[in-house]
Amino acid sequence: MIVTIDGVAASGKSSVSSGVAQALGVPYVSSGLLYRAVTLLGLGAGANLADPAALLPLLSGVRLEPLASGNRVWNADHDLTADLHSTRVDTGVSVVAALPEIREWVDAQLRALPAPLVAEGRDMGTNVFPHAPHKFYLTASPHVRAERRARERPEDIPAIEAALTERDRLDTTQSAPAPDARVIDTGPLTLKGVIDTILNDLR
Ligand SMILES: Nc1ncnc2c1ncn2[C@@H]1O[C@H](COP(=O)(O)OP(=O)(O)O)[C@@H](O)[C@H]1O
Ligand SMILES: Nc1ccn([C@H]2C[C@H](O)[C@@H](COP(=O)(O)OP(=O)(O)O)O2)c(=O)n1
Repeated sequence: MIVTIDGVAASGKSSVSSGVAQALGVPYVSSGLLYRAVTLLGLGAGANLADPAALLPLLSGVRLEPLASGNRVWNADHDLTADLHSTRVDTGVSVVAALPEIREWVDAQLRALPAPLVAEGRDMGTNVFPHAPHKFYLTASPHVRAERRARERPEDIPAIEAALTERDRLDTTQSAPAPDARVIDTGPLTLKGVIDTILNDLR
């Protein structure tokens, strides 16, 4: 069984997916971490982030470890995870995610993982796992999302909100909800409330 949980930036996808996956006793995968890893490695190599030919050779050692407590991304034996959520990576990642060659590489990593699993991102329900029987799409207003992110990072709320709104705009193409996804506005809910809504739907 595959459950897909897509949604806009900072809508709660990875926290919710982790909770749902732990309740189900299955792994979850954060596809955005792979786009972030490509961006981090591209920045580190001084590559043009819009040039797939410069990025693809950097990826041969990249591997996603889908731990239930939190996914990790490795480049050979180097753990990249702690560096994937910087402002620098946030700013570059949409350019990388727009490249069809990089999307193909990410999709191949994800489709190679054995089911059952919970997959989260933007296009899990539409493109990567279109036949998944259970699909969800998380939303919340930019302000609510910025307030939540501000609790994780020392930046002011208006700056985070502007950056999230810009990233939503750049990611629009791959971020449409699947027609058969249940859309959940997480704004009025607690994290547990969102997880329980999904678990109730699955039962
Ligand atoms: N009702 C809620 N639904 C989802 N996430 C919430 C909620 N309330 C607070 N959060 C918090 O919002 C933050 C952003 O969630 P995260 O899982 O990182 O989102 P995403 O994976 O979409 O970027 C987390 O710290 C999460 O705990
Ligand atoms: N399946 C996916 C997952 C992420 N992306 C892109 C779009 C996002 O700007 C980046 C980072 O995604 P991630 O889910 O880690 O970002 P947020 O946690 O929502 O801020 O990658 C994508 O295009 N397709």
